[in-house]
Amino acid sequence: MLPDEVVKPIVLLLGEVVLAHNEWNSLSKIAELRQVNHGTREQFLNDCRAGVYDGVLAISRTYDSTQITGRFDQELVDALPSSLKFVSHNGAGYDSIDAHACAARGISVSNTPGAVNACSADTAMFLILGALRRIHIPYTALRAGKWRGHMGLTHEPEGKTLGILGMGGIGTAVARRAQPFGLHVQYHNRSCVPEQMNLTGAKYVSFEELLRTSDVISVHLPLNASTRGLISYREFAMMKTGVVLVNTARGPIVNEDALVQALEEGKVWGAGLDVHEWEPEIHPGLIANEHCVLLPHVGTATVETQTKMEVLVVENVRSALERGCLLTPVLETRKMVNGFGPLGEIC
Ligand SMILES: O=CC(=O)O
Repeated sequence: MLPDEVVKPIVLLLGEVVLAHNEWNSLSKIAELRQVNHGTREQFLNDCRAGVYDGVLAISRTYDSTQITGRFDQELVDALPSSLKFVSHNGAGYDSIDAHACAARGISVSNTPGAVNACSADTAMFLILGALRRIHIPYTALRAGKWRGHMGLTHEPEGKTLGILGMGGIGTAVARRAQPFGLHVQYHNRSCVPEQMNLTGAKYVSFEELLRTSDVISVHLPLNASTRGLISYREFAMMKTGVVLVNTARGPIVNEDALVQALEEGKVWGAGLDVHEWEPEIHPGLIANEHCVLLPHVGTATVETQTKMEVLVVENVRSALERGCLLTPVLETRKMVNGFGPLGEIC
């Protein structure tokens, strides 16, 4: 090596950059950029163990790259190179990463909070209105040459009670959108939002009260051990007959066998789902049920939001390279060592 030649840190991209090409390419001034955009988990694990990625300081990963590497679970985290200190994940939900395993290895993880709020909330509103109107029936009838089909009369939001499960950034954005439609908003969260921060004035209720008294329930929780299967047979039994259930968060929060039964019994009037328990597999009972509005996890699939997310992912990598800390670290790795990150950072 020449004496003045500087060794750049290595950044590994798992997946593709679709929109923020300029931002991503600009990192090449301060880092060597590498990419894995195909292959299998077995191959990735073997390459990690064979030292192919030794020297990688930061990984930038897309949601869809889980199809290549599988989850960043304990096995995968154990195989990652010892040089790795940062994972910048493109997505608000980071259930595809075992953040505790990363923290234990001194790897800091970031996600893209905030960037997704407006778009995800728009999707939830679309599904709330679509499920109330049982929109699937006239939508498909028209194209099948059957005009309105057997749609019957449906419902509108005015005067109904919307129960928001999870009043974080997305839940709050849903509340703000729902109020002009005449929906009365109540919510349940791990803890009550302090009054001065509760900009929507939504009422805090217990989980059970929310289930018992809401006409529409919209799920905005992260997926973790305590939310997996949170809405199942017992919870559907507590709900009002004729309730509408919307899930734009993560599929496994709702037990789909229980949802299908509740739909078939008429307990649930309609469901709007952007996420699915076994996605990309869709429960046959949901496909068969015309009272469901189904989307294939496209809640943030707009140019505007995907751009914001990709730019934030790159900004996290840049901050890691230049300042030794991520901009939007997830809670688990923020608290790593004595309340500080792996490099002692508070950004
Ligand atoms: O599902 C989308 C996200 O986690 O941002």
